Amino acid sequence: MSTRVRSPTIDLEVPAPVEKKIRLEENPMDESNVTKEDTSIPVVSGPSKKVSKSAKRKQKRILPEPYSSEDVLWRDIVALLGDDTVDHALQQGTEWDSPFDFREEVEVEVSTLSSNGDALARSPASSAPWVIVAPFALPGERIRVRVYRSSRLHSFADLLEVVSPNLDLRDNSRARCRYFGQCSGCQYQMLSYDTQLGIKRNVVIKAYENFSNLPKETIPDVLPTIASPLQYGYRTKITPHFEAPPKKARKEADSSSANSTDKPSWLKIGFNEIGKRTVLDIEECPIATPVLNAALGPIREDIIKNIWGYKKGVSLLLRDSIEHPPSDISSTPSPEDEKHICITNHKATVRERVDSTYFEFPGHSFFQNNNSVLVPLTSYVKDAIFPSSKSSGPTHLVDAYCGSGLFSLMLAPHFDTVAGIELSAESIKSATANAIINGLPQGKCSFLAGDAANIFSTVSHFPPDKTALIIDPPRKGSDEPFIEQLVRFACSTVVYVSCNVHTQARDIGMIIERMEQKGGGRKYVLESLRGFDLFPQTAHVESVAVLRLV
Ligand SMILES: C[S@@+](CC[C@H](N)C(=O)[O-])C[C@H]1O[C@@H](n2cnc3c(N)ncnc32)[C@H](O)[C@@H]1O
Repeated sequence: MSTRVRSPTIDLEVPAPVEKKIRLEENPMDESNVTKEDTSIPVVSGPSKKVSKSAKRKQKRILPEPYSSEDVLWRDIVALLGDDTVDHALQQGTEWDSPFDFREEVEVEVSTLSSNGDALARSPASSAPWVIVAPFALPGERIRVRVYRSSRLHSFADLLEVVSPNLDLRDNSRARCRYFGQCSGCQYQMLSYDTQLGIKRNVVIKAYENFSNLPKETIPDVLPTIASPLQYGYRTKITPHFEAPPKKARKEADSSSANSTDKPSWLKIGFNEIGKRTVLDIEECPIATPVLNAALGPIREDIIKNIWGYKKGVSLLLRDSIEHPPSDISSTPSPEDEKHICITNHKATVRERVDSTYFEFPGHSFFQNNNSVLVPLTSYVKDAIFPSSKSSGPTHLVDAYCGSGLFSLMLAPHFDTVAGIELSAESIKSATANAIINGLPQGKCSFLAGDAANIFSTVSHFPPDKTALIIDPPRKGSDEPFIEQLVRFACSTVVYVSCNVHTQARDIGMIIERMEQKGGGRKYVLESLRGFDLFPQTAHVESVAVLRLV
């Protein structure tokens, strides 16, 4: 597969810059900034320095893992600079020679957004072809940034100031979070929700152009991104973290009479600060559910009170859960009648309802983090399997990477038989229990713990032309053994749900290619592609691809 393919820039109108300055919180030269890794490729001034620095430099020249976020960024950088420019730099061997010093400040104009949500700007015309990657800025904006790390034909920079904002896109008053611009969690709070959905559609388009290896004419028009019913207050799980007291602080505390209920200034309980390895102190997270926000204050107070007892840093778990199991599973209570609580114990049972289906799973297990979009998502998958144009649909469902049984149980009423597989034995236990709790007929759903590829030997009696397969793997995607067996099994419909559209594009391309090679005249057609917004205000997009065997 070619490593460099042109991709379109984000399809946003870039109006003439408006001369109005917006100041962002400037990063002070504080402790947190010093901890930032200086992996820049410095411009070296003297020969004695040059030896050790060039040795260091060589170590940093690591090409990105294919399909990693660095690789995704690299394709965006190539698209922005152009193939010829990149080829020239590669031939000259100048692709690692950053024109910027560590901490150099520069003013640039943003051209486009990367698929990871960062702004991409060419370096000023006078310097070498190079791209600046900075957070929280938009196409058409002039920004002042400070470089903190350089890589191959690009440098990462902190955003210091939006010198001329793109007021067609940006409205800072939209941001509901007081930490927006410092926290690494959200990228898009300054944008309208429609713009966010449009950007995510473009991410899906670019992913299939860059990573699927499919001829352009076989990739369908990407459908508009499906919105999340909740755009704030949707996250049912957050994991803020904090460090244990540093030695110096411990010594000082031992010798002082400071009130132990005061929060020490070094203690930060929250999420990663953008572009740094430090934690940002967070008292609320507007994308998390109200229940989690209500619980965060008392949890923080408890940590502050007991902080000197911590020997190691801790990653907290806050999970939104229905308080009590339903007394009568056959009647669906109204949301107001179902009290929610915050679960913090990794082993405790979390309870969620999706429409009338009820799920239980341990706190540490995987479950989708935006409950509000799960009815649209699972209904969409069902409708893809049973298009209204077909009179008779599949009777058997295989749910690969099934977790606690979300797709299996939501879709079970439409199938005679359902088989799920999942690596986590605990999730399989939950899926099996959830089938019973929801009153599904015994024997209708079976769940197996193991690698996804093992499912094909257990469903060899399923009629392939009457079988639908759902694939919902982790970010790294599926693998060759699974795809090889999928192609051999050749079921009528495959619905691939993914939180990483880049590995999804790779896998879909591979499934189609292998089927063409080995299918004896049958082939998979990529019937539809669309993003689902499971993570509003962030750059993440869930993608659903539908393959039909013809
Ligand atoms: C994105 S989650 C999807 C879970 C489920 N479909 C849902 O929506 O709740 C991916 C799941 O794949 C599981 N997993 C990871 N590697 C796997 C493998 N090699 N075989 C089977 N399952 C795997 C993880 O434990 C996780 O539960």
